[in-house]
Amino acid sequence: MGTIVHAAYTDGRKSALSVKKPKVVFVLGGPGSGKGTQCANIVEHFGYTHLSAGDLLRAEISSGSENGTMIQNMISEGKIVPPEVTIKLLEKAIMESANDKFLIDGFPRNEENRATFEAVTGIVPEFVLFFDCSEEEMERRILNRNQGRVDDNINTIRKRFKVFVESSLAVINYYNSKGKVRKIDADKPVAEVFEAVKAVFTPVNGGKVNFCIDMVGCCVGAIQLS
Ligand SMILES: Nc1ncnc2c1ncn2[C@@H]1O[C@H](COP(=O)(O)OP(=O)(O)O)[C@@H](O)[C@H]1O
Ligand SMILES: Nc1ccn([C@@H]2O[C@H](COP(=O)(O)OP(=O)(O)O)[C@@H](O)[C@H]2O)c(=O)n1
Ligand SMILES: [Mg+2]
Repeated sequence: MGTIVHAAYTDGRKSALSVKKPKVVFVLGGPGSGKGTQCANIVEHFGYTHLSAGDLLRAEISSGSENGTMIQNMISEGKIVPPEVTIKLLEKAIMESANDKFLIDGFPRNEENRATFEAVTGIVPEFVLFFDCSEEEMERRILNRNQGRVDDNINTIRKRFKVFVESSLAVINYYNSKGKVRKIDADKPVAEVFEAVKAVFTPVNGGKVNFCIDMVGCCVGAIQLS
């Protein structure tokens, strides 16, 4: 069975992003795994612009948009908002920015998000940062988050964990099969997690790296071509 590409985009409409073609890194992981925290660090060190899908959806509610009530209901239930809504918000934020590289945090959250984004933008992520964290630790962090979020209560947290396992992991598995996933042990303290993140973003040898391929096509190591 194929993944549904959302009906609102089946008219073949292309996103403006298919022209701008920014560099994109998807930042994924369960609720409370530390995506937002680490994105703030990455922005400071590596010049990306951080776009949190959840923050964009919450801003849309606050703006009094016609979709506000629907988004609010979905978030309160830990459900995933239809892709055309979230993609439009991401598209607007990217097009309004002068930057050409973005951390997209908390998107794609299911296969429908992923397939629709790919179909309308043609963008393939540079890589996918995956914060792997135990549910026990994520629950502890969310219950201490204190940002007044409607979904940071134990009832909705449980629903969000279920959605993560049943829908979001499929996206990580998909990108893993393409060799795009950079998995980080996110159970550790913030500074230690960031050390691992830095290693992913830091190009070896100032970026001038080529891979040496041996006679049977296996990658045997990195060499620098000056
Ligand atoms: N490595 C960490 N160790 C302990 N607490 C953390 C860590 N990373 C983030 N936090 C805290 O946990 C909560 C959730 O982090 P956040 O970055 O909002 O996660 P996410 O965006 O994945 O839901 C926040 O209160 C944050 O300060
Ligand atoms: N791609 C997305 C991202 C978030 N959301 C909604 O927004 C909620 C909060 O997302 P978030 O990324 O801010 O949550 P955290 O993982 O940061 O805790 C999710 O539980 C979904 O209800 C969505 O519907 N689609
Ligand atoms: Mg977050």
